[in-house]
Amino acid sequence: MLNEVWFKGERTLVNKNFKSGFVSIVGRPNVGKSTLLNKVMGQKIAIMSNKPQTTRNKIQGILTEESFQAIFIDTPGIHKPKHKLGEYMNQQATSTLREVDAILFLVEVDQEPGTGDIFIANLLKDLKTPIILVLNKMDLISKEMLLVRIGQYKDIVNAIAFIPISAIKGENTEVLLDEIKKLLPDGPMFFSADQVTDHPERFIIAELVREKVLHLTHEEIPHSIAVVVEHIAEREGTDTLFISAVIYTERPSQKGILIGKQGLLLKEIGKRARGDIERLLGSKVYLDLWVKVKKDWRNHAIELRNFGFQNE
Ligand SMILES: Nc1nc2c(ncn2[C@@H]2O[C@H](COP(=O)(O)OP(=O)(O)OP(=O)(O)O)[C@@H](O)[C@H]2O)c(=O)[nH]1
Repeated sequence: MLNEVWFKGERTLVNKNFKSGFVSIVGRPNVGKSTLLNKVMGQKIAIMSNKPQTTRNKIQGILTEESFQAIFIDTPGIHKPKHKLGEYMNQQATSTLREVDAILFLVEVDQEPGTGDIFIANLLKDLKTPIILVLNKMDLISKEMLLVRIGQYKDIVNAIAFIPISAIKGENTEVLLDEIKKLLPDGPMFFSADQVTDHPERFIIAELVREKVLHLTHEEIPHSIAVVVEHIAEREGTDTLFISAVIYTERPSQKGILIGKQGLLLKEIGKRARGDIERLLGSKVYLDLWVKVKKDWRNHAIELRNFGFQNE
């Protein structure tokens, strides 16, 4: 049964009992929030790595099925801020929580609830938004241990459901989706059915480049870089897209490391990023990568704004 609704000035047909709403994913850095989002979406929207604080912006994944549309907001991991960028990231994570229809609080089930988890549990305590506690990485522990962990979390989180999953393997993610669906109110399609994210391609391309840097570098480098895509243009007479992007570092020494001996590291970053970008855009890509130094950019409000980290 279809119903006619008006949305953004246009008439749209939706299922009579169509549900739609916003779902925030919160949790300590590195618990698997981006992995879960990508698994649920069936494609790569958020970047993943084994280094904490990979996610810096709110990233939305829009999942549309016949009876519902869920808009996921993948927040930067909440942590004790050490600099302005850290404060921005925490603010991004908490500001959305009041406005959403459901919160997925992700924890790592192979570890005891730690101070970071308890910090977040306290942050959520007074919210009216329903919470689903998602115990991720169940592939790493036994059933017995899982039950113990659920018990421990029941003591500290007032959730309406406690669902163990393995985001990486997709185990139990369907059960989680069913639970999310129950929390969505009746509503229209906020985005067209074929739209999977509200982020412009430029942003996702920059994130894919950043992901490769995270995978291929160590220590201070991963968190001292920002990537800006400067041009995306079709190459005349070819089916190739020309994309140029700059990786900004904080110090000249980091620039040297990123470029590597005879430019080898930068070449490898470019090669890996190009593969992902081609899959994202469904087109051949020529990726022109540069490394530039912007001294101490993480502590400068203006630089943060230039790199797109601004509070709404
Ligand atoms: N064993 C196992 N590892 C997982 C699972 N889900 C995620 N991981 C791993 O955990 C690490 C962190 O995953 P991310 O998805 O980047 O974590 P995040 O919470 O988005 O991290 P931030 O962006 O730092 O907030 C990666 O190495 C993942 O492969 C899981 O279900 N099982």
